[in-house]
Amino acid sequence: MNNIATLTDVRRSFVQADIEISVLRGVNLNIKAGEVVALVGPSGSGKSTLLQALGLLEGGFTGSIQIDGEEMAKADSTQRTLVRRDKLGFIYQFHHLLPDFSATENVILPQMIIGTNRQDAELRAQKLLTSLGIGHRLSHRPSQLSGGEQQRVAVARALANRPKLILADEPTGNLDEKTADIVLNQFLDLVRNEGSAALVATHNERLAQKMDRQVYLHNGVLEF
Ligand SMILES: Nc1ncnc2c1ncn2[C@@H]1O[C@H](COP(=O)(O)OP(=O)(O)OP(=O)(O)O)[C@@H](O)[C@H]1O
Repeated sequence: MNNIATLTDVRRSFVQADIEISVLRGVNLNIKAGEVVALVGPSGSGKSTLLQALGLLEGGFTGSIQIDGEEMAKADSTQRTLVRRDKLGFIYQFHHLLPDFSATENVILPQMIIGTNRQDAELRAQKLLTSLGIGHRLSHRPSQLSGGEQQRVAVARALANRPKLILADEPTGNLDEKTADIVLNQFLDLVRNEGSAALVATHNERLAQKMDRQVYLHNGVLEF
């Protein structure tokens, strides 16, 4: 199986009030195409920082970050934007949906940005939302949806452009335990059906065990 992401000796420190805190101290990780990996660690261990490295938005990292065989460490902002757009999907703890658009429109929009025609984009949005169990909420706006429904729309939006790798930061962290289980199971079914890989940050070991593999962030490095 091909590696979709390879991190080699990734490091990140923050300087706060003249004190340097090393959060990532040489992270090595391979994610294979189609594999769902749980990134486990307590609050403050650096899970979000590691997802930011792979998400190619923030600078300040050293080491090598390859996505689908392309080295990103020295890529310029145009290359990073294209890789983000074409290969990555993002899900956060809070949904970040556009409040004035319906569920369907929130999933159509990223597809239209890459040039998908409106009709195909709408069909895909409906298919994704229906497979996540909210086919009866297509024209609701985010404020008219429950937390679990909002997070399902965010999942559909992240998958809309068929990314090779989904980066999810505590995607069910804002939901009660029962809803978190349901949404995570639907997310995993859909990701596996679509053949995407995913790196899912969680501090919840029970949820982590649902994934193909677990990696543990401890003292700035990954333990397997
Ligand atoms: N921009 C920043 N400036 C200074 N310190 C930062 C910054 N971003 C993160 N940190 C520090 O890095 C450490 C790791 O933070 P990070 O958010 O990656 O942890 P996390 O494992 O995702 O935590 P949580 O589960 O609570 O979201 C924390 O100690 C945090 O204070």
